[in-house]
Amino acid sequence: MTVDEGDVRTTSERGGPARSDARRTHARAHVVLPAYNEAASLPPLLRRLAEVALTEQLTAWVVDDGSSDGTDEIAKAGWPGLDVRLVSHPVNLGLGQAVQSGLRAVLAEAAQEDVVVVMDADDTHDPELIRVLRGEIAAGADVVICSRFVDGGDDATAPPLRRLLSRGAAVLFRRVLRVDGVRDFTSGFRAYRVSLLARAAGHWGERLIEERGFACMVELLLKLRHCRPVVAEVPLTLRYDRKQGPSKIRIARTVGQYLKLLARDRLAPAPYRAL
Ligand SMILES: Nc1nc2c(ncn2[C@@H]2O[C@H](COP(=O)(O)OP(=O)(O)O[C@H]3O[C@H](CO)[C@@H](O)[C@H](O)[C@@H]3O)[C@@H](O)[C@H]2O)c(=O)[nH]1
Repeated sequence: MTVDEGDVRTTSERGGPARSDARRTHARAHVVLPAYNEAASLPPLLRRLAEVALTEQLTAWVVDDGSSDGTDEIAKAGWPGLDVRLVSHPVNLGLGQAVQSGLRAVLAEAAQEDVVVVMDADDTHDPELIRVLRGEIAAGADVVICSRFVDGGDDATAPPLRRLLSRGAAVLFRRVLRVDGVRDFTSGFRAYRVSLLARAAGHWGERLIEERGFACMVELLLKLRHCRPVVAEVPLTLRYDRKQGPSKIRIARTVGQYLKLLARDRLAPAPYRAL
């Protein structure tokens, strides 16, 4: 099924808007995995997800973003105990557009009571936390962020420059944006209520995520603000010690994207301003 103007494909044949299905007894967690050249990291991550799927209803959505290392083949390989779907970009469109394609594919078939989890595909995020995320959503949160910057959170295994970028961004965004409940604005491990995302997607349409790079994580929080979500954070221990190969983040480019996003948000006329 084509989900986005012919250049994005998903293995799912089912479609239609987000629906509420009375026959389903448990909400499902749809785990979106934006992946660019993650063929080495995906197998251990999918195995960990399969363990969680023993007790949780899970679907993994690998968004292969024009990888050249066979990431798509890994997703298609067949993972016992785990429902794995593949969304493909023929060329690399960047993290933001990969997340957008994953969310659109999920919204096309998820039930309103389901949960969307977005996490890195490089095996630095622990899928066990999905249970905690679902618990927070069940307790009333609309968005739950796995945070390096709350008590119990830890990014000590990441290189110093990467830690500096994340901390600097967190301080800047906290000062300027002041989104209630958010300390870690750039974490790529989060859960969202499907009903909240469906409402935001209805409002923003194609413009839900315009960023191509890592600034998409901040952009999405800003775009959700008009829905007045309840945001919670839970501690994240980043497992950078499991990372294969270098980070794909370009630090100077990402700082530029963060600053542009802030400026755009400040200068945009209402009703386009997210704040
Ligand atoms: N689809 C797609 N995915 C991408 C792209 N670039 C990066 N990714 C995916 O984004 C995830 C994170 O990318 P890394 O290169 O591994 O970055 P990191 O240093 O581990 O990122 C850390 O810091 C970021 C900023 O604070 C966090 O957003 C991220 O969650 C993590 O903690 C991985 O799953 C990677 O495949 C891209 O162009 N396209």
